[in-house]
Amino acid sequence: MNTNTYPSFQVLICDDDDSFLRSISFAIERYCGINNIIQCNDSREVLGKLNDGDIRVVLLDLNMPHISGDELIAQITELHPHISVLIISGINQVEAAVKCIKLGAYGYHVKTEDPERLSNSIMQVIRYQELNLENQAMRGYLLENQTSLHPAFSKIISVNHQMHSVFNYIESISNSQQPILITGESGVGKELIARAIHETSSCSGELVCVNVAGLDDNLFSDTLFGHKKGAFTGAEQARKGMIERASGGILFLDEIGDLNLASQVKLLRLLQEGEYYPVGSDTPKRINAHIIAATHQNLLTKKENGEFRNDLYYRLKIHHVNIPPLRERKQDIALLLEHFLTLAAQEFNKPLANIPKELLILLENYAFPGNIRELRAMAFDAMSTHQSGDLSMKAFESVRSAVPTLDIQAQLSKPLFESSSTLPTLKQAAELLVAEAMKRANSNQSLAAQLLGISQPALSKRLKKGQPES
Ligand SMILES: Nc1ncnc2c1ncn2[C@@H]1O[C@H](COP(=O)(O)OP(=O)(O)OP(=O)(O)O)[C@@H](O)[C@H]1O
Repeated sequence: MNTNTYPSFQVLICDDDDSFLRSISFAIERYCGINNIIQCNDSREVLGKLNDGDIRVVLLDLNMPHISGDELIAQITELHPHISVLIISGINQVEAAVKCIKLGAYGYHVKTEDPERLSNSIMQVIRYQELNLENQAMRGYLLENQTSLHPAFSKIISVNHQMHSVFNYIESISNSQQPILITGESGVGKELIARAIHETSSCSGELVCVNVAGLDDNLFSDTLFGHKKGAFTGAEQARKGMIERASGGILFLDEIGDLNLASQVKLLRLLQEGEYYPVGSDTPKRINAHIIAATHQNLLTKKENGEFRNDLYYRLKIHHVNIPPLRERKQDIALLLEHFLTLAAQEFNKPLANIPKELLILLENYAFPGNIRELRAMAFDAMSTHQSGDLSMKAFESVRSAVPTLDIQAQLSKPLFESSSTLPTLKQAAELLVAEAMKRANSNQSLAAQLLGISQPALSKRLKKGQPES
């Protein structure tokens, strides 16, 4: 590998004029130290080269035979939204520049320009791409490494490793100015995560939630942008939009996968330009809110079906948080059930119910299509009819019929230890259990105590006892 190559990704330059190709390559190598360059003098070859190489920056001439530069910008931004395009044209016309920027070019330069100015602009786009790569690398790192958590996450009950990686990642991005996309099945806790991001960030403004699923394009504009007095029949007063209400805070756009295509264009423009027009007004306003979007839909499939814009997808998912479904984090079921039963007992003013062992086996074998929301509803329903003692299995008959082949009795009578193995002493077993609970709870004593069914002070005492004398 050539360690002197800069940047780590390739820069493609396309111009039908060979002598310009040579001179620009020489100039950017000289001024910017960029030598990871691919030269191309035939615009028909550009898309093929983008499919093969690790190209992240493209410099294009505007007037070329076969495929013009502006046709290529549109295709590149559509097919490779992560690539930045800069135009270096022989035409010094404002209209041409505006057209290219609108099509998605990062910048527009004229060939006769001072090479240093051009080099600065190229360096800016290289740095932008490097930051994107750093961001991806940091994300990978954080997903592997645990640190102590912000108290905002104590409301999100989980001992699952993936969830704790999500919490760490959120802490690192909560003050970023870029949008955050939260995905996951219905009921996994996406809104709860958005609230945690709001609490972890240093935003002074509110978290304003808008469900965009049921909004047609007019209602979307009116809800988000607000309107001027007299903008339409019935608009007797001017009204502020949700963007303004979220000023200094976070605008949470829920069910973004169901947003209609016309409104997707408006949202994209808002994200790109940072400006919007209240309905009926010619005066633009600037957005001063961070945007979080969430969906239970598979946006990649929607994108492939032409139902979700490619460019908007990449704009929204600069930071991406995916919440695993409950069936993939079975170790959370017992804790969540206990949590919801406690809430329900308080609400119904009833004594707390015991959780029968067979109930946990049943729930751990159930797919939970409605995820945590479904478990919550089950817990509240069961507590509404509960009298005292063990929670009745009757309240879970619908779950039982969803897993007809499950033999609960066989699972219950499974021996804990092989008959041939030596039994640990009581003291050893207790120490092993405490160590395992602390590991599963990522050293969170309150969660570990819940897993062990003892109080937190009792666990803390045990942990202190286990420490070597100082
Ligand atoms: N880890 C958790 N700990 C405690 N409560 C949770 C957890 N996850 C979700 N909940 C609760 O489950 C319910 C559903 O969560 P939420 O509304 O955040 O889900 P969602 O993913 O946004 O759902 P949808 O896709 O339908 O909008 C809420 O009552 C929420 O408080």
